[in-house]
Amino acid sequence: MTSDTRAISETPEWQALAQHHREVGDRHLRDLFAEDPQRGTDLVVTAGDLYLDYSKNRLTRETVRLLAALAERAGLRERTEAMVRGEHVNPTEDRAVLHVALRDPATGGLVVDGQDVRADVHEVLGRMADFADRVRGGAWTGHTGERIRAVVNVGIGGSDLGPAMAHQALRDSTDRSLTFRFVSNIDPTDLAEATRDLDPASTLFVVASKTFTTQETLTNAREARRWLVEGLAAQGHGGDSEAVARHFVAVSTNAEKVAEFGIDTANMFGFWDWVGGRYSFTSAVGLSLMVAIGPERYREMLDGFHTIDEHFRTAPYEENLPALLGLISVWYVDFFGAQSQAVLPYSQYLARFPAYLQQLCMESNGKSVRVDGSPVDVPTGEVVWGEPGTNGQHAFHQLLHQGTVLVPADFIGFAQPNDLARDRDLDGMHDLFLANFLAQPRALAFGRTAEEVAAEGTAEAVVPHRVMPGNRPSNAIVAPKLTPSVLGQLVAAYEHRVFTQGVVWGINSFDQWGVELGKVMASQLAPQLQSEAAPEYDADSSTDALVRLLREGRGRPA
Ligand SMILES: O=P(O)(O)OC[C@H]1O[C@](O)(CO)[C@@H](O)[C@@H]1O
Repeated sequence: MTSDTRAISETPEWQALAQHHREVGDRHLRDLFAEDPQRGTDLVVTAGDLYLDYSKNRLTRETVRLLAALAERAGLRERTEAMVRGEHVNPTEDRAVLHVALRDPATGGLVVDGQDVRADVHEVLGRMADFADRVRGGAWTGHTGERIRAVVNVGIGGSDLGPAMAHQALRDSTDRSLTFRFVSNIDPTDLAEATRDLDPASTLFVVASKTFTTQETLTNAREARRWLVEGLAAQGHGGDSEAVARHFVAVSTNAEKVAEFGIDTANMFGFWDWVGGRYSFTSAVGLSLMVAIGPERYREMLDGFHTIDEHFRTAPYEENLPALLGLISVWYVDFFGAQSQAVLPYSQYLARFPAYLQQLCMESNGKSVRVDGSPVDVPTGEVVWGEPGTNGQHAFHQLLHQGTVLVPADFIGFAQPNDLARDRDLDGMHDLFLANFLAQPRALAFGRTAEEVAAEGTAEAVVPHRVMPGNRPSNAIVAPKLTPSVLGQLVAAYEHRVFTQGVVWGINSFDQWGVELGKVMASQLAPQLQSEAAPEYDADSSTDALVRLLREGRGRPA
């Protein structure tokens, strides 16, 4: 709970920021840099291997002081401690929120609701490591005795995005003799494409679902089971349940539903209701990733998370990397009216990182009521989007540079290239890549004036088109290399960024009631499309017309 139950906009700290915004909000980054030669080296924080340069933001040292005071007023410190102690900081679901315990190296001593959660975490991690070693080493074989060559993770949302993003991010560490696929969409092509070139005899499915009731995942898992059993039968190997036991494992909190589906609960890796779906990447949901990179690299990733967890808990907010990311975003969303946040990793391996962050940020903070149910008094969660550089430069950066909307951007870059580039002696390319990583924030911040454009001999009529207004804010996050530890640090930094925003806005970042209505409606509409003689279901004139159109398109009577 916040230490002050007043709406945040009524606090003196908020009002001080509003006044301060009137004073500095229009200042240009060109002037801020000209006045303060140390700015580029002082407005910097480090945490673990991460270096955050936030100097190209439309703020001053005073802004940072005021934002840190706002965090204190909002009770960020108390709320963080309440979270890590295991209090039920998710009141609408009456749950603790303990994803930080998933990467805590301590193996015991945190009892929550009568259970030692650290001991539970390490027990499951041990079983995961044993399983991962057996699959990687060939000791875990399929129904016909063949070793596993392909692992297909079936899950959606938090049960897909983390391992899928990280599998790509950590290609340097993945076992390339194994194939990994991630199936999430209920669009039947997703599973069909993922399995079309696989041999059932050497394929293992990891069905990941916290609830084990999610329509997409269970439908895909059922189809996957059919594909497996039929595929093995076609090869002359029958045996439904024994085959399923060798080719299906589950990751879930719901043993009953796992057993009902037909997966032996001995092959289930559990987690707990205190792990939110979008915060579950470091729970057993990471199983397929652990198989890909091995338990040792996986532990390094967890340690990376833990480094930032500890930094976030202990560093003063003016030097607290995740808290600053969150507070700077509050500054833009609430005082400049920014509605989106671009995340631009300069790493092809981080191609899925923006998608991962979309769930983390938007499912957490896309809320309109405060924890007590009253309407929020200030704008909340921003639209998060992005693509890896340099691809985005040739697509949407035009709008970032010269459009009329303010889009704060996080640029993420790595000093060293990934192994494949290094081994093939492609270092020159990595330097070109980094030159772009440096150039974009610089062009956004400082732009180019009409005088500068004219001085280059530009025709007068074209000058306004070539003016770059600048004053477009960005963060630069730099790490030495994209390793498992660094990935863990990055994800943890964004998790705590989200938490910081949520505490300031006074919202519950850990529920997601907004996704429920669509699920209910989909299950009401499904019979209309699935059956020849579906009972009448009166939706609304638009949906009813679309149902008729789709039925006709499938050769069914409207
Ligand atoms: O892991 P589950 O229970 O299948 O849920 C998948 C996803 O569905 C949601 O509950 C809602 O979309 C997410 O929060 C979650 O990550």
